[in-house]
Amino acid sequence: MTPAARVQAAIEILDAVIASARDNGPPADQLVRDYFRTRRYAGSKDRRAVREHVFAAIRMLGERPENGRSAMLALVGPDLFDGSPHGPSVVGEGEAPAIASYVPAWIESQLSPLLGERDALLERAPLDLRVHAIKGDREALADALGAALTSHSPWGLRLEPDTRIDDHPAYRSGVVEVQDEGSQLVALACAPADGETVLDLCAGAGGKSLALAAMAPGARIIASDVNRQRLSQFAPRAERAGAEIEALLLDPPRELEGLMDLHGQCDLVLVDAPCSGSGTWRRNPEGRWRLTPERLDKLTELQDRVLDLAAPCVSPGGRLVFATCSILTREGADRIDAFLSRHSDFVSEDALPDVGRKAGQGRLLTPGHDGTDGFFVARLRRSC
Ligand SMILES: C[S@@+](CC[C@H](N)C(=O)[O-])C[C@H]1O[C@@H](n2cnc3c(N)ncnc32)[C@H](O)[C@@H]1O
Repeated sequence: MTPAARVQAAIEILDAVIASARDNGPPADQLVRDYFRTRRYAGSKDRRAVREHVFAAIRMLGERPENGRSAMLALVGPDLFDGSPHGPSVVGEGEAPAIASYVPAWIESQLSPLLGERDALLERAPLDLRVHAIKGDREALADALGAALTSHSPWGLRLEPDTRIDDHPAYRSGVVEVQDEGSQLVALACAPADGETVLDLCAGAGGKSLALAAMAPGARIIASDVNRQRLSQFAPRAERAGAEIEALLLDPPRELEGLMDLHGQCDLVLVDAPCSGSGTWRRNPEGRWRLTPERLDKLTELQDRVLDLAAPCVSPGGRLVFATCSILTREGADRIDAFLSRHSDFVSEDALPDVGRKAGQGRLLTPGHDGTDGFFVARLRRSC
């Protein structure tokens, strides 16, 4: 493919990505794969170059652009819009490039004031691993893998972005799991202990449940979620890690019934709530094109709801940990303030005094300050 043909291919894929972001369709990665499935003439170098164009354009543009042409015009300038065969047509009069920005304009006022400089928000993220504390020796694995030790998590290793690990024996045998250091620190904030009953209420595919099980192998851990498909993904992961975790599928809107047996029973409830994912935009920059004010309103309502579902499950004197991978104040400090105003039997405590920065009644981790994904985490204790 000529350089101009690669630009045209990127334009076509970006048109699909823009439509998909607007209509809540498949992610950009999948759309890139689909595009090349029917275009066998493109060699591996072409595919890589086009893919890089697509993701560079997504990173450059915080606001969802009008179309792929305006996005690529912003990224590469007009020279390759040369009208050559398979290339993009010449730039028309009045046709303007999309405008570069970090985030959509409406989000600006919602960002945590702690965020500070923005570059790190969109830099390519490293691959972080969590070493299973009982199964593996962190230093020895760091040497073997050529990895650095993470700065805050006592189990973390850091590798270059896009490193492949799934074929490595340490991964296949469950000695290491792929997990961002921020997620590891959420588990650290939970401080589970052997003998405790632990509910991971929004367990998804169980990333944090596994971290909790590794920290406290003698704890009873229950992983619940409303999403059957996600919940079913963690069984093989738990087996690989040698962890025993009970799965509990909740049936919305009747989650309360499903949790009734656990009321007052849990020493620890983790609410890793559904959120905008704005803290992971460096991994998933296209998330900026998907979030809308309406969607954010719905998410904060859901966050309040899952916190209210969690509260009665906490035993007297037990802990409730709330986390979102978000850098938006409404999905962090504001949710805890609102929760505490509804539940006077809970008080906040500092879960991670040495990490991140204080944000309301919790802590905020950011890519720029902490080198992790963006996370808000707060720990509350129920009165006895
Ligand atoms: C941020 S994800 C969890 C990620 C997971 N904890 C991990 O570490 O991989 C949020 C999860 O909350 C789940 N969820 C949404 N509404 C819920 C509800 N009402 N009760 C329980 N889980 C819910 C979603 O299905 C999703 O899997």
